[in-house]
Order: sequence, then structure tokens, then C-alpha cells
Amino acid sequence: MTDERPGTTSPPAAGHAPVLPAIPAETTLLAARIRELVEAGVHTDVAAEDLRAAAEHVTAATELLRERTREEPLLLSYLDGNQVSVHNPVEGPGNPLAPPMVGLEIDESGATSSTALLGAAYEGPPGRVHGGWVASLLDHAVGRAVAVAGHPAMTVSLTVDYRRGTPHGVPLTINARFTGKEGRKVFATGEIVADGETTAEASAILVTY
Ligand SMILES: CCCCCCCC/C=C\CCCCCCCC(=O)SCCNC(=O)CCNC(=O)[C@H](O)C(C)(C)COP(=O)(O)OP(=O)(O)OC[C@H]1O[C@@H](n2cnc3c(N)ncnc32)[C@H](O)[C@@H]1OP(=O)(O)O
Repeated sequence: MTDERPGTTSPPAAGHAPVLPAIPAETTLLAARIRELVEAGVHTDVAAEDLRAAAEHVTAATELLRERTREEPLLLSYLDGNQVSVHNPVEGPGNPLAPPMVGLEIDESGATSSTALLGAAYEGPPGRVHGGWVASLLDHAVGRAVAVAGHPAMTVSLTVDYRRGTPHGVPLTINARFTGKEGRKVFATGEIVADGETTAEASAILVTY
């Protein structure tokens, strides 16, 4: 998510981590460069000595980053008033593990839609995204959708139907919606669409905390 609206007054979800008004540009920049590094790393066919030289560069960068570390994750307020870590592994712009899932849109019914582009580093079956990552995208999307609906909750059950391979290197649309609430249980569904086809569907039970 690249939306950089000013933070709301909501308290942090946990602990006393700082809430930032916007994502520091260099945080996003570093994560983007590391994502490129990972993609280059899985695609490369250079000679062994070049692999070794690249590894030395990476070691130097790691040492630089370790010079000062923080104890708590950074939090960021988003447009729906909930906080998500800048380093969330699905949508965190500062986490190179995150594809990231971006461009949250909320329609008039409250349904959410985001996009993500997963490269070859996420491959499971040949040419397809690993099923665990498909589930991660859906888990996050249903969590986001129920939070947007005003019921922030943790997933206790996630059922994923893998309808067809989810391609990598193709923009994915991840849709999700809140479908109901029963006591502390919150229900949601979601799906991933690639090239106009639904590749995976999820139904989830979440529990408010
Ligand atoms: C991650 C934190 C999110 C922070 C959000 C910040 C703001 C939101 C903003 C933006 C969202 C962005 C999106 C984030 C998305 C992240 C997604 C994830 O990765 S979620 C992490 C994985 N999930 C867990 O780690 C939960 C592990 N489970 C637990 O910790 C416990 O189960 C817990 C605390 C959730 C509930 O435990 P109890 O002891 O409080 O409650 P009991 O009584 O067991 O269950 C409550 C009700 O739920 C039913 N229930 C529990 N498990 C069930 C299941 N597997 N299937 C069906 N029903 C179940 C029970 O039968 C009970 O129902 P009855 O109230 O009696 O009607």
C-alpha cells in the first residue's frame, strides 16, 4: 500500500510502537532494492566468482544495516484508521518479503480490493505462485476487509480453494469482503483474480480481540 495519508488518532494495536504520519521514503527504497536483489538472485546465471562477489556486497550492506537496530516494529496509520506495520510481510512497504500488496480500494459496499505483483521468487509449481503465498495474500485481504468493516480480528480458520494456478509476473487483484458477525466470530470471503480469471477463493472465520 503506497497511500501516505496522515495518521489518525487511533492508538497503536499493540505495545507502544510509534505511529508514523507517512512511510519514510528511504525505508520503501531499501525494501524495493532488496526485492530486486532477490529476483535477480533467483534468475541469475552468472559465474561462481560473480556470485561470490555479489555475496560480499550483500554482506557489507547487512553489516551497515546492523549498526543500529530497533526493538519494536514501526506502525503506520492508514486511511481506515487501523495500524499496520510498515514491515508487515504482505503489505508492508518497508518489508522486502512483502510483494507488496498495494492500492487498497474500498467500494460503496465496503468490499476491498488490492493488487500485488509476485515475481519468480514466489514460485511454487512451475510458473505459478506458491500456495502458501496465495493463502497469505487471502489471509491478509480478509483481515484487512474485516478491519475496514470495523471489526479488527485475527484469523482462526482459513479455507482456500485453489481453482487454477496463480501466475507469477502478472498483476493480481485480491478482493475481500466482510460477510457477517456472530458474537466474537467475524466472517469474510475473498478471491484472487489474474488475467480476468479467479485463481483462488477463500472463506475465513476471524475472532475479534
Ligand atoms: C495479526 C494481528 C492483527 C493486527 C491487526 C491490526 C489492526 C487491523 C488492521 C489491518 C488488518 C490487516 C490484516 C492483518 C491480517 C493478519 C492475518 C493474520 O495473520 S491473523 C494471525 C493468524 N491467526 C492467529 O494467530 C490467531 C491464533 N488464534 C488465537 O490467538 C486464538 O484463537 C484467539 C485469541 C483468536 C481466540 O481465542 P480465545 O480463547 O480468545 O477465543 P475462543 O473462545 O477460543 O474462540 C472465540 C470464538 O471463535 C470460535 N473459534 C475459534 N477457533 C475457531 C476455528 N478454528 N473455527 C471456527 N470457530 C472458531 C470459538 O468456537 C468461539 O466461538 P463462540 O464465541 O463460542 O461462538
